[in-house]
Amino acid sequence: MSGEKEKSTVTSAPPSPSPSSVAPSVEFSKGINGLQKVILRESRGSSAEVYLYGGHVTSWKNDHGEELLFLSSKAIFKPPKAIRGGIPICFPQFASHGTLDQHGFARNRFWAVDEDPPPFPTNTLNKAFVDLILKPSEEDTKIWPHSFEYRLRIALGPGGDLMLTSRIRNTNSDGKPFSFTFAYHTYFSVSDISEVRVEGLETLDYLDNLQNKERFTEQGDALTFESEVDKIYLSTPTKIAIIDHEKKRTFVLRKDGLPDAVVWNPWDKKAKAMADFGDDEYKHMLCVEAAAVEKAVTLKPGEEWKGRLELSAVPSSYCSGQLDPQRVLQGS
Ligand SMILES: O=P(O)(O)OC[C@H]1O[C@H](O)[C@H](O)[C@@H](O)[C@@H]1O
Repeated sequence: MSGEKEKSTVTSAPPSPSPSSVAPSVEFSKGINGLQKVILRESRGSSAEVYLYGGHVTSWKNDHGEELLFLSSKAIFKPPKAIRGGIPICFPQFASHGTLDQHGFARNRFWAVDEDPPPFPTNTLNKAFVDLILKPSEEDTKIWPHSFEYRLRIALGPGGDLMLTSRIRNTNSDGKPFSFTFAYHTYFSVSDISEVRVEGLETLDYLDNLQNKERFTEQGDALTFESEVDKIYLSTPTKIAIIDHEKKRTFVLRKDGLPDAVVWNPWDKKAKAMADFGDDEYKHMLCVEAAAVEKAVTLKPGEEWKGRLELSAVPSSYCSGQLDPQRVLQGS
């Protein structure tokens, strides 16, 4: 990754007091190429970084300081290119499912810190969090003729869980509804793609982007990877597990309001064709994206949609065959 050295500019007060050890903190600082970023830190040592450019999570570390998200060494931190890795937000269009540019425009707009968000139903006590907001510019309304408020809360729980909550409201004054598709395009860091399996998507129907979006049904075993994959699994369970045998780590993804899940790895040929992605980096990443793609979300003026993603990383001992996959998927 190139760019100027990161330097800290402002430190804000922690959002809530913690009785033990260091309180959670939220720090505003300058990241790569001087872009503004927010660093969330939790009392036990986990952390996350969020760029206001794209409302984009670029880092999520556990309490041992290990990076859990993949970020390309060739990522370009410069508009209008979206950052390659982390968690790009795809809105108001997923991929090429519409007339906008690939994945819509939220991932390459500058978001603002939302100083006064409407109350959240979820408990944020003991969490480090930041609220961001995106509203369309005049230019945006030329390509997507709608008025909206997109509020994004990114929170880090005391155990290091990363939570993203999106609230999108139709603020059209012309009485018109709008429809959108959406994805949290999460790039997980994995030791070696050939050592990874995904559980929770077996036997589901999917649309295969590599075969003209045709519909197929997945076989009954956990997914493993030996070539390019680009599939949209439909109406999936709310929990999906990504098991990294070599790292002995399992990511558990929980989602709400997002029925679909996209699984993507570009493999060697497509990796080489991407300017902002290293030739061999496909071996160390896997995208599993909580999404609403098959059925677009429609909002009437005044209506709000909520889509939530919760990520946790737990140690697993899959190599010794002790982990019951059902426990991963059904456990708390
Ligand atoms: O290169 P990007 O525009 O970031 O898209 C990267 C990938 O995103 C999703 O996973 C799509 O399903 C893929 O078809 C696409 O290649």
